[in-house]
Amino acid sequence: MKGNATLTLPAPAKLNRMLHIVGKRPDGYHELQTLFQFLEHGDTLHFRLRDDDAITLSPQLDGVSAEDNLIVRAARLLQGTVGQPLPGVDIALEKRLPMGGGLGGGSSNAATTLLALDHLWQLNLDTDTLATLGLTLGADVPVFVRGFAAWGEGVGERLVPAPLDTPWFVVVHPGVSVSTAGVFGHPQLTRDTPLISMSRALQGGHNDCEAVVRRLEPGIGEVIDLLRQHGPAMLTGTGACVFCPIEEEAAALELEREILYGIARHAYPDRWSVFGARGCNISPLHQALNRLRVSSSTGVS
Ligand SMILES: C[C@](O)(CO)[C@H](O)COP(=O)(O)OP(=O)(O)OC[C@H]1O[C@@H](n2ccc(N)nc2=O)[C@H](O)[C@@H]1O
Ligand SMILES: Nc1ncnc2c1ncn2[C@@H]1O[C@H](COP(=O)(O)OP(=O)(O)OP(=O)(O)O)[C@@H](O)[C@H]1O
Repeated sequence: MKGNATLTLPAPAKLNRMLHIVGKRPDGYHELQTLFQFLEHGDTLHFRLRDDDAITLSPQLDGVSAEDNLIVRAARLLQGTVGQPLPGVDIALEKRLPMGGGLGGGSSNAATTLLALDHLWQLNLDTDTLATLGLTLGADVPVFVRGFAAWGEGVGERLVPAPLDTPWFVVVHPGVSVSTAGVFGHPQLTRDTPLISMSRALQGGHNDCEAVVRRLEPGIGEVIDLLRQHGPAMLTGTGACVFCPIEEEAAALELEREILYGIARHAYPDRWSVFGARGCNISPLHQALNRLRVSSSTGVS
């Protein structure tokens, strides 16, 4: 292990291209069928090994203590699992993903931390082990650890690769939030959507959370209605973000500009934010790790 070794890696967003709730487990968690895809947009994490065994994170996130931050929790979890002394690490987070937006930012941060420290600490744990560890931190961590666009079942931990189309997406955050537990606990949530096959889901699905989310936060419904004028817009996860697939980059960036302009001239609420990004079936995290492996095996950096 090289002293003060450093590593910078992305923590991309995910979208749920459809999300069906097909049952409820005895422990209260809901059984899902979902299609996960990554975006070429997200947070960036920088890691630097320390001379002592401390784990630090900067900057802190508003409303999340360091102890609760999924980055620190992932680092401690891995450190505790290995059972041998390991150097500490300073972690710097460049946060771009809105928190609680349904883009899986916290889960993605946790997965990037697990894979980065597995690399820096030279643990060579297998992906199944890292995904199982990740699942204890959040239901969405395994898909970010595995890094392929996937058909997800169970609580999203049973994953098989899904050959999704990769359009551009315009993603709007309505500037309001809904609690994931609040949506899943809502008496009017549909919980009995019939099981379907992945190939059927690839032809189009819906998000079962939409009706309840519209009721809880009508402002999110307004974003869905606006984006549906441009394409088959959908909520990701339990919201609050709404995405609209757009085939061509130029058209997606044009719609992004139109919405930004609407916000600037107060046609839309100024709490809205928007970005455009391409979808991808191999996570940008794994693309970066693959480049790292190639450059270290060829000596090219
Ligand atoms: C809806 C998705 O975004 C789809 O990708 C995820 O399944 C949500 O995953 P997450 O944000 O990591 O959610 P967690 O933090 O694990 O769960 C928050 C709360 O939502 C409820 N919950 C969550 C996931 C699930 N499949 N069933 C549930 O009932 C539980 O009450 C849980 O206490
Ligand atoms: N590093 C982190 N980044 C973001 N949120 C974090 C982090 N660590 C802990 N959290 C907590 O996790 C909560 C959910 O954050 P996240 O951004 O993952 O939500 P989300 O995009 O709705 O996720 P999902 O789609 O999995 O429901 C936050 O409100 C915050 O309290």
